[in-house]
This record gives sequence, structure tokens and C-alpha cells, in this order.
Amino acid sequence: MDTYQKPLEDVDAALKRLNATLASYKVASTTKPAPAATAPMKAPAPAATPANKANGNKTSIPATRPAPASKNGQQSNGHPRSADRTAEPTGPGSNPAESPSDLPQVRPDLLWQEAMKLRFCDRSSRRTMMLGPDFPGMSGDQFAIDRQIDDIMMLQEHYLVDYPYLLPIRLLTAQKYLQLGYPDLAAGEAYKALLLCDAVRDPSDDYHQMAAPQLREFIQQVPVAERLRQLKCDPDGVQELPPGSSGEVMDFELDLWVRYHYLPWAHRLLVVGLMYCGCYKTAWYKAWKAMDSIEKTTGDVVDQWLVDVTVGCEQAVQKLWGMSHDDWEKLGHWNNGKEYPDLGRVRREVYPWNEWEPDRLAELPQLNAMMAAVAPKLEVRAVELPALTGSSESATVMQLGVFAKEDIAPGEVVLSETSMLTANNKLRDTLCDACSADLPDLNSPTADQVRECPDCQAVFCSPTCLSRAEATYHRATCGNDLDALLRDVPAAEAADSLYSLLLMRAIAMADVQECHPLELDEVRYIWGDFHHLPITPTHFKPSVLNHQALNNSDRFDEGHGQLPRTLPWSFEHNIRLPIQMLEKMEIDPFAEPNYDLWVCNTLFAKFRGTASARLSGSSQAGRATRARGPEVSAVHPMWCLANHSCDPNVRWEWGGSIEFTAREERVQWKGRGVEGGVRLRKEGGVRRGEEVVNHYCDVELDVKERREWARGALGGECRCERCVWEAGQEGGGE
Ligand SMILES: C[S@@+](CC[C@H](N)C(=O)[O-])C[C@H]1O[C@@H](n2cnc3c(N)ncnc32)[C@H](O)[C@@H]1O
Repeated sequence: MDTYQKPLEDVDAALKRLNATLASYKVASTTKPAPAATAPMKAPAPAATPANKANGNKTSIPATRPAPASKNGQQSNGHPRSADRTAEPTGPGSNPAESPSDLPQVRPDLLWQEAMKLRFCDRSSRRTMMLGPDFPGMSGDQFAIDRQIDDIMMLQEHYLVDYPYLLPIRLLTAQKYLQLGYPDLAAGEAYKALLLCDAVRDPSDDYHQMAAPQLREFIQQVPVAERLRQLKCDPDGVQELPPGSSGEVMDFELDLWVRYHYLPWAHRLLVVGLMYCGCYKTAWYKAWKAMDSIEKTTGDVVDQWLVDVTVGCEQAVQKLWGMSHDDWEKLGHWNNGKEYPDLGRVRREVYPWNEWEPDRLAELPQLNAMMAAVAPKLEVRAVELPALTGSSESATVMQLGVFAKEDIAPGEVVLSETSMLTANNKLRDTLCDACSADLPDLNSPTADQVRECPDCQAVFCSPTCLSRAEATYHRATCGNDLDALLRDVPAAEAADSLYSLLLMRAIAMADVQECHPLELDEVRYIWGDFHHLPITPTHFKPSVLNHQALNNSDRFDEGHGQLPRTLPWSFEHNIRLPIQMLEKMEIDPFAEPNYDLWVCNTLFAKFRGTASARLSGSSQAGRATRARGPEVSAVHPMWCLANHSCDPNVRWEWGGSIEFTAREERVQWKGRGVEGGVRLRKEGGVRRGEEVVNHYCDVELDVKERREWARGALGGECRCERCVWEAGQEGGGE
């Protein structure tokens, strides 16, 4: 933009040129959509069409979401799904000239106008820039909640599909997520908006060719008078006008809108979102960087909201660490965000717009067909389990469990399952790329089974694994420079790296199999330990998005509507890495709604608590895993339907496939006795009708350690018969 900084000798001439430019674009003089002939932004597709992925197409052409696979009219979080509105028009094309008058138009137009009004700064007032406009909050009545959800669905299904690179639409979506208590999703959209700000301003950016024209056409719909006011409202605005052609003037105008409106708004939404999630290190650091960036791009101004975020983060961390104000100051923590905690927690739920979550009880026959293929003597049934997350000891939840259809002898293998949804975080380990089994020694008799991909260095333990990899995921990762990602990480980061690698594999599988990632067989029936509270005024309280709330870390739960948040979440693993993975797989993170960040959150919710993990070179999770951190992980969708007990009746072993073997003998514990009039068995095997119970932790540990170890996978404290008895003995000072 340097050429535009040249002082202009003749301000009048510049204004004349600008007026000529505006006239040449034949812009509309109101915010109403322009007639079709003068509105190059085309109307969104009126009805759902198959996603572009269905054609194996990897271009940036916007995709419309495929018809939902799930038929359940009621989402698991109790929120009724909004009516199917795929036929509604949206955006600037939804004008009377081109759409039949019987189509509903009021809501879509309102959304478009909301995006039009989304401005950050009136350039004439420094003070406005200091405080900026407030984020509008929302009222918490059911009508407001439903309308907000509808707006989000409308944006997701139409606006973002048709205008995936349009900055104000991204920002409006982020804002609506924030208002509905999803600061994590708001941060994700805000981050994408920041990437689009760069794309608009940098002609060499990969997305420039898409982002700049979409914003240009959008701004052309702003009334001329308003556009002129934006340019003229302080003397610098006119003096900065470039002397060049109308195209250059337009570019200048675009740049100005990005710098003064969208960039600050995106920074703000990102850091507020991150802070509410508890990612204090990144929020603090990004708030400072944003202040710096805004100062550089807009002049000597400070955004008070960004300052508030730095203060809010400092206050939250000081409280978390239980430090006095004096110690905090003395040790310089106020000035050293690098040390702040960065792992947050967010709502773990079936999002109101998630149409992929199956009604598992209704689909038990399909599930049992899958189970029969890997475990002919087992079946899946509904089972009532203690609700471990609630406060009440007696609350129960209806879930699934695995049961024996016939007697199983001690030592008998009852389930054997192989999965392609695997991951390992060791860069140089000799593991099969597909099933994660250890590769055979060069001298072993099975060494000649090993196969290598002819186009990359991936190695497979057998021709079967190679061909299964080719059919299910490998094309998406082959030669895409993904190998070094998340490998050889420190032990503390090992588990998170594996979850992210599982996410990467799921994306690759969905891409190659041309389906939605939540539709994959390996994922679909997994229960993500979602909270079951509906988004109603009884449970959801919208946040007040003002300075007082930002400055008070006791109120950060309000940012999540005060709903429970149990899903671990970070900027790195839930925003930056997924976008990077998609780009490396040549999937457009803006134009592919199948891989939206809410989809990634849902996948993570499903993986956490169900994925098995182990060290490479060994087949059992155990004590050593804790020191080195897990190295290999996999999701086995049938295996993981078995519930936990610290007195399990099966053992599991995992090499290339995962197996359940009926125990020869049950664990010894003193309290084993009579339950409900039936003597609990000590001998091994599983009787017909008995539930198959697995162990998520080392059952040799004492009750305290077991509970600690299994807490992550169970979502709460284990209340199995053995734990309850042993904890009671400890409490009673046995
Ligand atoms: C691996 S899944 C087991 C299958 C699960 N019940 C289902 O319906 O898909 C783990 C989840 O099941 C539940 N669960 C497993 N064992 C449990 C137990 N002993 N008590 C309470 N909940 C249990 C918890 O919600 C846990 O997060």
C-alpha cells in the first residue's frame, strides 16, 4: 500500500476520481440488494446439492452440505432441529427481481443487513476506536435462543457455503457463536477471518483471488454516501487516496475497510473467545500482538477491549495460582504470559445443528450387524449407568453396553477388531502406517509381507493393510508432507498429539471415502460423553458481553452460557492444527463445511474417552505409559462400546487388531460377595446375558489411583462395585 501513502496535491481531484469510481460500479444507493444485472454476487443455491467432495473435487468451489444421514427429529441435547430451510434464499441475490415472491425473505435479508452493519470504527473519532462498539448480547428467552440457533444454521448452510471467503459473514458467524456461549467456535471463525484479512490485503496470498472479489462486491452494496463518509471522515482518509485507476481506488477502499473494521473486530473476537475458554497464554499473547497490529494499521489508537483481555487473563491466572497481588507483581507474572496455562475447557455437546449424530437405540440392529462381524458371541444393548458427571449419586444415564449372547469359556477370544483409525506420534518407529502394529524384523518369516507405498515412504505390515489403506485414507495423506506433524513430542503433550493425529486420519478417511467425517463407521456410533442439558432458559444463561464481564474472571463461565464444559480445548489443537492439516491435504478450510471446527470438536469429544492408547512395541497400557506418554492410539468402534469395571471379566490386548479374551480368573478383592441376592463369581469366563466389562485403567492399582487414572475416560469418579467398597473401607480407616 506504500504507493497510496503519497501526499495528494489535489484533494478535490481525488474525491472526483473516487466518485467516478463509485459511479462506474453502479452501486445501489440503499442497503437493499441490487437487481440481478448489477449484483454480481449470485444467489445461493436454492436446494441442497451433493457436496463437491462427492465428485472427488478438491477445488475451492463452495460445497453445499449433503442431506443429513440422521433421521432423528430430536437432537440428543433435547433441542428440536430447526426446520429444513434449504429452499430459502439468502444474501444479496434474494431480491424480488430474481426470486418468486412466495419465498420467505425477511430473515435472510436481516442477516445480510446485520453483516453490512458490522463495522468497528468510525474514523472520525479516536474515542470510538478506544472503546469500539460493544458486542451485542442476546436475551435468554427461548425465542431468542431458537432464533440465534436458526441464524447460525442459516449462516452455516447458506451464507458460508455461498460466500466462504467473505469477511463480514465470517465475523457475523463468530459473533453469533459468542452470543450463544460458544467462545471456542467464535475464536475459530475469528481466526479464519484474520486469515481472510491477510488474504484480502496480500495479492500473493493463496486465497486473495477469492477473498478480495467477495469483499469488493459486498462493499459495493453499501450505500455510496456511507462509503464516501468512510473515506472522508478524517482528513487522512482523503489524503491517502491513491492517484491511480478506479481499480486501485477500489483496492484502497477494501484495504481501508479491512484495517478499520474487520481486522480489529476479528482480533477482538479471537482473544475474547480464547480467554473465555481458558487459553490464557494464547489470549494474552494475541491481545498484545493485536494491539500492536492495530496500532500499525490504523494509527495511534488502543482498543480498550484488548486491554481488558490482558487484564482478565492476568486476573484469572493469578487466581488459579492462588497468588497474592504483591507476589504476582514481584515475580513479574503480570508481564510474562508465556507461563500462563493454555489448556481450556469448552462445552461438550451435540450441537443443535449437528444432524449427524445417530439415534443409537433406534439403530441397534445396524450396530449389532457390525458387532457380529468382529464378535459373533456378543451383542450391544441399552444399559443404565450411573451418571458420573452430575452432583447426584443416584442419577443414571441410558447408554450402550456389550453383553454375551452365549456362554464364553475362560481364555476364549470373544472379539477381534482391526481399525484404520489409528495414529502414532513416533517419527522413526517401525509401525504399520495403517493398523499401527509393529513391523516384523527383517529376519522374521513375515518380513516379506511388508509393503511400501510406491509414491511416499509409508510402510505397511502386509499387502492387506496396504490395500485397506489405499481404499480408506492413504490418497489424502500420500506425499502431503504430514509426517513430521505432531511427532516426537514431549511426554506431557503425547496424548493430545495422538488425538490430533486421529483427527487427521479421520479427515483423510472422510476425504477418500467421500463422506462426512461424523458418518464414518469408526466414528458414527461412538458416544462423545456429551452433556445432556438442553439449551433452554432453565440451563442456559446468555453472557453479558461488556467490559465488566471481561475484567472479571469469576464471570468467564458466563461466556459458555453457564453450561457444563468438560471438553479439553486449545487454540493449537482445535483451531490452528486442524486448519493446517486441511491445507496440507489440499482441502480448503474455508469452503469445506464438512470439516468445520465444530465437527473437529465433535470428533475430539468422541475420541477422548474411547481411543485406546499404548506404547509402541508393547501391547498393553500400563505404568510405563505414564512416564513416556502414549505413542500409539486407535479407535475401535465395537471394542469401545464395552463399559468399565475395576473387576473386569475380559482382558484386552492390542497388536494389529484389538482383542477381548475372557478372563481365566477375576481380580481378587476382599469385598467380593453378594450383590442383589446373587453371589458374584470369582471364576473366569462370561455367562450368557452377562455384561462384558472392560478395564480402562490398571486394575492392580489401589482405588485412589484407579479412580484418578480412569477419570478421563469415564468423565467422573468410578463408582463400580469394587471402587465403592474399597473407597468405603479406606474412608472407614480399615
Ligand atoms: C468407552 S465408552 C463405553 C460405551 C458407552 N457406554 C456407550 O454408550 O457408548 C465410555 C463411556 O461409557 C460410560 N461408562 C463406562 N463405564 C462406566 C461405568 N462403570 N460407570 C459409569 N459410566 C460408565 C461413561 O460415560 C464413559 O465416558
